[in-house]
Amino acid sequence: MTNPMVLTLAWGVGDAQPLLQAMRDCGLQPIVVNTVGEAQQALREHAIACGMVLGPDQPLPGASASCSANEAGETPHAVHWARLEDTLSEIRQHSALEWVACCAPDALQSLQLRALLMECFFDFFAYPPDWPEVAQVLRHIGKRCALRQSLRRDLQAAQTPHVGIVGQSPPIKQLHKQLRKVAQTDAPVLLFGESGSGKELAARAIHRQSSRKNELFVALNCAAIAPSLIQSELFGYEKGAFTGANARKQGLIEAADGGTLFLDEIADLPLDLQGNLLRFLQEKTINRLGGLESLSVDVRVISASHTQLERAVHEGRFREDLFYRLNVLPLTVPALRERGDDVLLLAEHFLQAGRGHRTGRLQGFSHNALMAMKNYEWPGNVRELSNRVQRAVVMGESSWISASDLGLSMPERTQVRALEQARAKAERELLEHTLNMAERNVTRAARDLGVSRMTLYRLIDKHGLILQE
Ligand SMILES: Nc1ncnc2c1ncn2[C@@H]1O[C@H](COP(=O)(O)OP(=O)(O)OP(=O)(O)O)[C@@H](O)[C@H]1O
Repeated sequence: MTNPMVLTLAWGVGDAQPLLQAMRDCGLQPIVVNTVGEAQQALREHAIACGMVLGPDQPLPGASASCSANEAGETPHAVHWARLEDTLSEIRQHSALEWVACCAPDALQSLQLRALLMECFFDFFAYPPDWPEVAQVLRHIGKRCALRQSLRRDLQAAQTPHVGIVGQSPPIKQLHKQLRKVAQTDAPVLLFGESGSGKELAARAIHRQSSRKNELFVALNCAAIAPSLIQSELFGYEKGAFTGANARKQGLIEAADGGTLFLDEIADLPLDLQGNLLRFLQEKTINRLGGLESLSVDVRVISASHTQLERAVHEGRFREDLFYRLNVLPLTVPALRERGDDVLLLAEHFLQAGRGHRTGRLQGFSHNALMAMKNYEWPGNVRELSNRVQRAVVMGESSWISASDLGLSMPERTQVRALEQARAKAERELLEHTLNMAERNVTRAARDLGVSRMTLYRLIDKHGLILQE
């Protein structure tokens, strides 16, 4: 394994040479920088694994042994370290390095320094540090940094640039392929998938990859609008068509002329309007409400449903002829729980998107957050993940987002499994012990345990015990 390169900022340390030698002796390669410019250059030229700040190791001028405060209540150490904050945040704009600090023990009395250490550093040591321990922490950080970089690389690779669908699991790759194919035709597409799984995003991806991409994509959620209003929303109306129709209104179908109309929750389209939609799909013309003129419109229709439409057809809630008209190219958007590690790529994607809303520093997800996300079932799919990450970014207080910031408990399944394993182990030990006490006599052992011989045989079988009767 190569020695990790450590970007080392000598921040007012007296003689840095012995400290740098101690780092080298522990297998680290310190790359010493003094300014933000030098740090940027080092980051460009070397594969830096982590950062180290060597703070003052001697009492600072003006500081008594007990670290006296100035009029503003700041100790010389606090004043000295506070200047570092700006330097660090400038370096951070160019890299997501994690940092470790070395500081004088008395400096730790400063409230400001402690706050800075909590906010900006992965770990800290007081002089004289235990160098092998420091080296271990820096190596650990280097590994985490490499992992994060690979996650970001995968995230970039997983984003189809112009369609915005993040993911690289086999079901998502398959969906990408299908979306590209259906984008080449004008036939109606019917998207199935659980709520929040990305059906609208998939519909937009079809539009963006189709020859209609320079025209409008118009979306209507049939479940989100009062049934009495859907008719006028979709087909528009003429002036005077009903009380309150003071001017002609263009409907969404007309507005989407040349483009794509996305009808979400199509199962909620009222029965009487299903006939109108069918007529439009067959004849490619519409009549505004109260209008006599038939208008030709060229619109591609993509519809979506989170329920099985066949059941609605079977129950007489959805017209069978319309179902067949819409269901020319059926596609299913997979649930998030079927997409393996995509959940982590998506979480990172939403974290990057939400970063701007956070005032404090944000490093990423803690290990327990990653585990909790992987183990959760995500009933609300990608929308739920996006909401949980956004909330954690805004409300979380530490620089690492934890499982509880996401409102998730630690993987229950792991806990349950651990409990089951502990129970099985205890059961096996008790059986072994009792059988030994009974000199492997099943009748006696069963009596001692208070179970029937049959039960004991079953348990012996379950744990693969040997009787030697
Ligand atoms: N693969 C993905 N990559 C990035 N963002 C996604 C992905 N899938 C879904 N999203 C985001 O998740 C949210 C929900 O997606 P969308 O509205 O497309 O789901 P839906 O299946 O249409 O939901 P509903 O059934 O409730 O209408 C949106 O903000 C969308 O941008």
